Amino acid sequence: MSNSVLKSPLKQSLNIALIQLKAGADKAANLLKVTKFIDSAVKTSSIGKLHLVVLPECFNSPYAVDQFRNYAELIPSGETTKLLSSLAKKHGIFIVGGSIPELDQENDKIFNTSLTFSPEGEIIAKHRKVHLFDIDIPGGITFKELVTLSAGDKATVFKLGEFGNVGLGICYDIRFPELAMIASRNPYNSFAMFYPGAFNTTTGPLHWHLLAKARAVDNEMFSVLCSPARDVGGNGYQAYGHSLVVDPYGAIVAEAGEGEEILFATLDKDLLPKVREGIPVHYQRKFDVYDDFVGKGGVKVSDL
Ligand SMILES: O=C(O)CCC(=O)C(=O)O
Repeated sequence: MSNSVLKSPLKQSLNIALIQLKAGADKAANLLKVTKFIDSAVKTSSIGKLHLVVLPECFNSPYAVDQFRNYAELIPSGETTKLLSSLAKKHGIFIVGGSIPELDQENDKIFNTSLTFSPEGEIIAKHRKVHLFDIDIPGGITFKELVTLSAGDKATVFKLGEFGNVGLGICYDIRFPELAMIASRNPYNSFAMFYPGAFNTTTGPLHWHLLAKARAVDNEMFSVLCSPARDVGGNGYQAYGHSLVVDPYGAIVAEAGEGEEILFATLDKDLLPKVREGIPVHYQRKFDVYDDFVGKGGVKVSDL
């Protein structure tokens, strides 16, 4: 396995900040808050030069089925896309832009969409949530994204500049191991999965940490989950908080509390090949026993 050291999918350690903020009904106020948090993350970084900032799911709107259409924007001409592009450029950082409700005017559809921006302010990835959050737990939570949202139809993997490849899913997408598996396997060989997500106070305690660790251990990659802050005293959707970074061993690198905060973490370039050398499941798959569906072109991956 010694070759794997040379082939580390993460070329340089990556310094990231997860912005755990609470969005309200006032969109302008939400965008101002995002701007201030990103400025502050860059200025106060406790881990040296920041390379990347992650935002939570639905950071410019309430997370509510009957509100998505009111807040939906065109991409790339909408105000949120323009703001994130300018912030990425101003600070010279990547921004994994959580998610926003996207209006597809031509087909009159709304998607839950995540954009990633390069340090030059260009959109380098666009993921439309593939698996819509449609659940009903008696005495717990009922949520039906399908009432107003349409589902994306592609996995998303992209090149994060010189650092290497990463995959991206939105919240409920984390429950479906396929997206992370696609990203981690050849030909993509990603070093991390990013999941802007808004679990809740019913499913958060049940599965948030478990799923982050499962995706990390299954694929021997980092998993990065960015949540909104809890809306203490509010009567809307209660996000779980606990934004989380898990390493390829499944160990927690950093974890937020429930309120608003900036969580800093470094993804260590030397750790991933070490994990894959020590426990080489990444190289021990038995494609003579089961199909390598990733390598055989049976996968739809977003080209942007
Ligand atoms: O899977 C869960 O428990 C929560 C998912 C969710 O909140 C979402 O997809 O937005």
